Amino acid sequence: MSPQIAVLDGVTKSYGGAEVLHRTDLGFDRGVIGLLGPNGAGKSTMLRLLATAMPPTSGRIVVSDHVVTDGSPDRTAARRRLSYLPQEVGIPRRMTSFAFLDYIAVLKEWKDTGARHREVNRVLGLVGLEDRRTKRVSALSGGQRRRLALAQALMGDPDLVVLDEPTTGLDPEQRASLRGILSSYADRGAVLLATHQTEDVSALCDRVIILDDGRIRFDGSVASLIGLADGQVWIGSEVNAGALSSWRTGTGEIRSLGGVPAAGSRPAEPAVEDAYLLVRSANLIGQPR
Ligand SMILES: Nc1ncnc2c1ncn2[C@@H]1O[C@H](COP(=O)(O)OP(=O)(O)OP(=O)(O)O)[C@@H](O)[C@H]1O
Repeated sequence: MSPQIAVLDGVTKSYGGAEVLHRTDLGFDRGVIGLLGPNGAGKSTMLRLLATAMPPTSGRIVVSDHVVTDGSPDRTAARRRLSYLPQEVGIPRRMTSFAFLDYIAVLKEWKDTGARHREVNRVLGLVGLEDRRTKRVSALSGGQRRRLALAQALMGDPDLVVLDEPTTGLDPEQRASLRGILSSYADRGAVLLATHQTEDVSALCDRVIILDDGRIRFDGSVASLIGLADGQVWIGSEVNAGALSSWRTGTGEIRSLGGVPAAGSRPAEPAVEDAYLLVRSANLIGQPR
């Protein structure tokens, strides 16, 4: 079996004595992996550890065969093989889009100026900002700034792409275009994205991990996750008694998740969000997964 692109081996993380990521063992192969979980679950913490932005409290992390923990000099080599989009990126407002990406490329040690500029122009095109290349960051919209931040994470040919909520602030066209870009990266490496957008997971991901309270609650294919909600979603004129969630749809009917099917209701196709809510509710009432 070929080595995995990234591995978390018995990794924990504490902030000021509070453990927020409990002992975690995970491996990442090629493909798009979605990381779901409620606010504060530990998603960004896991991504920052993988991106070598901070060390774990204990355990071992390997990226592209380089051990990045234990103060290993391999960390620099690993950083050359990964790219990272944090949840918030501070971009100097007076820089132009081109100058910002060129600066990041210099930090990533692209020494050949011609090749570097070609790469900057390529990623500007990928995120649809080619006509904004000479605009200062201060003149970009919020969504355009987010796309610029994303462009720096798409530079080069990384083995591991780590993206923290990449679709936040993007309009529908840009989200669709990003899905195309990420799925093409997935042929070459591992793309790990934390998101609250369950539609992105169903549209894009080969694998989904649900993290809650610093523990992995689900790890499998999108189909197997959705399968957990088979027979649990109902459409009818009444709310299911004891439903986990319910709402009136655009057709005026009531869609219920879980509970006792109301008289006259019929089963409906579950979605990733239904299964996610069921996994979460099982955790909340203390059932094993
Ligand atoms: N630098 C820090 N110092 C102290 N506590 C932190 C720090 N960063 C995160 N935490 C805490 O660690 C826990 C996990 O936070 P994290 O940001 O990883 O969650 P998340 O799943 O990414 O949440 P969200 O969906 O809101 O972005 C939270 O309780 C948070 O308050």
